[in-house]
Amino acid sequence: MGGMKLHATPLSGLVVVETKSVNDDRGSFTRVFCEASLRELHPSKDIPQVNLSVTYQRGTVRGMHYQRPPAAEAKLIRCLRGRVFDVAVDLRAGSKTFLHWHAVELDADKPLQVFIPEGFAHGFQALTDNVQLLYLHTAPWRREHEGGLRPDDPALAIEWRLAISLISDKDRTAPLIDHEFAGLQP
Ligand SMILES: Cc1cn([C@H]2C[C@H](O)[C@@H](COP(=O)(O)OP(=O)(O)O[C@H]3O[C@H](C)C(=O)[C@H](O)[C@H]3O)O2)c(=O)[nH]c1=O
Repeated sequence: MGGMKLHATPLSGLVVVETKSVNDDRGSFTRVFCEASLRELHPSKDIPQVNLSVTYQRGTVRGMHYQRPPAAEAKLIRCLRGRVFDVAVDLRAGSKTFLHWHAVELDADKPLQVFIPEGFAHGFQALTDNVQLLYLHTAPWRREHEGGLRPDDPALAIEWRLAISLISDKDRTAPLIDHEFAGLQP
């Protein structure tokens, strides 16, 4: 995969992508994405949207967000500054790992990215101040199809590394998972 190594995780489809950097006395050069690489991870090869998120304060949590069909999206995420505890939750209806979560530490100084397929909620906690995350999305954002879960939902029991220092009102007031929550259809 263009010098990239894929590492499976306990959640099928959630993949850690290890990139290769070429380093010399000027610095480094890294291929973050190429069409051929995405094809190994995802049927469509389009990246209609790229987002950059900046988070000022260590301990802040953003998430847990997902997009419902027909705006379901996969996303490739890389940390460009600082370190984050990046969490994906399997919301795929009928999945053997439904509501299970898996975390990857992403560090601007390490060559790891995470590929999160459709049907997952995503969130992260800043482990340092001033983190920056780059997101490559396989579908454009649609506010009307966006869903969210509480990062502190006991039904998920996500073991955040730090006490949550800051969270948006939207995330704080997201719905808790109840017995009617059926997850996301493909
Ligand atoms: C995602 C998105 C948001 N927005 C607007 C909506 C709000 O007015 C503002 C901030 O959105 P939000 O508070 O949802 O930002 P985050 O909490 O960082 O959410 C993101 O971070 C979590 C962890 C993710 O995985 C998603 O990519 C994304 O939901 O940007 C846009 O204009 N375009 C977009 O693509």
